[in-house]
Amino acid sequence: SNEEEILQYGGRNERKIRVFCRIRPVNRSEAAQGGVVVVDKLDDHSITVETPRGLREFQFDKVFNAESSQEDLFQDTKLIQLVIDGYNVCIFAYGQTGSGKTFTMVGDKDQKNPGIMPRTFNAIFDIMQENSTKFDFKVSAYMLELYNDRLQDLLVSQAGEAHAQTQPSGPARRVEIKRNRKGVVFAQGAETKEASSGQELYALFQQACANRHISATMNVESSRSHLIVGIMVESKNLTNGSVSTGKLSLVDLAGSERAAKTGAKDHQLKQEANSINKSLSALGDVISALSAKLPHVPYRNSKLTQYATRVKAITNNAQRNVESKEIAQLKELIMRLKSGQTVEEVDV
Ligand SMILES: Nc1ncnc2c1ncn2[C@@H]1O[C@H](COP(=O)(O)OP(=O)(O)OP(=O)(O)O)[C@@H](O)[C@H]1O
Repeated sequence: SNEEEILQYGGRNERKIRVFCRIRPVNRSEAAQGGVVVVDKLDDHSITVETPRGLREFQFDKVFNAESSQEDLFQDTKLIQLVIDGYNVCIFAYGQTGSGKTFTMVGDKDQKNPGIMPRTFNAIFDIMQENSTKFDFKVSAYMLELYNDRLQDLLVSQAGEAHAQTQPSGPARRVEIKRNRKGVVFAQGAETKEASSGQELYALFQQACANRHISATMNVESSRSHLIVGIMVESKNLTNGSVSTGKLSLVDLAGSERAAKTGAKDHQLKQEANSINKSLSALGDVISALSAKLPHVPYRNSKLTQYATRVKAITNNAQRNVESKEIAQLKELIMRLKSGQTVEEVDV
């Protein structure tokens, strides 16, 4: 997409990549253990963090404090109109285990506080309804899990997959990340299902969640895989017949935590943690290469980065400006993770 168009979208000056910081409240067990809050919101764009090396300040496009509601967060991340207008948008949550990624992206278990994903499912159809006299819309979705560097199709149950493997028609389809001629990344071989309402999309999402890998021996709150939800919106202009397709990728990344920190001796857990850190580390390498304008960007080093080519937008950003503070911060955090610092030292 044309950068200027996005930057001036809807009469507003929007940056192509925005980094938000959400501070979560202290939970009961942290309070019971005498935990103290070390993060302080200075203003809408900056926080300070007390670290073992002193007070550090970080800047973001927007900072949400512990009292911010799911609704507040959704209002600010709302990019659905862009998708309906044919753009590709990605929203992902990054942070260490227990920092609130799933709460922010999905919500709490009983959905009393739905997160960005379920709110998005409804909002897509609300916006389409408002535009229904001018456009015909078609919505479809795929849902994937990246676990131990293997892509698993969550819209195909594991039981169904096992059954397919034994059929004479041959093994089940493999999901591969590919790029089409226009440079749009897609998941080849993934089951794509149409939905005609927010409820239908949510039902697909529930089906997908039921098919996820969660290690029974690990903290139950902790998801050990990356969750990728791709929603395609095809709009046909009823006046001139032109068709555009936008895609919204919603990603809940697995927590960044070292195997040693989990206390797990188990081979499976170590493999999971290594694979999570490997993919997050590959994401860091891609961001570094793009920011340094290196001729080779190592997208292919991990399936996560093959998927995350929206990060490419940083290239444009880096060409236009001196590297932005947020990207520098994200890079620094990832570098710290890569250099094997413990989770407690990665504060944001
Ligand atoms: N803003 C918030 N307000 C209230 N509770 C929250 C908030 N953020 C997180 N929590 C709670 O904190 C706990 C951990 O959050 P969550 O599961 O979202 O972390 P996570 O970053 O997804 O962890 P993991 O990487 O292990 O999947 C959950 O019980 C969640 O409900």
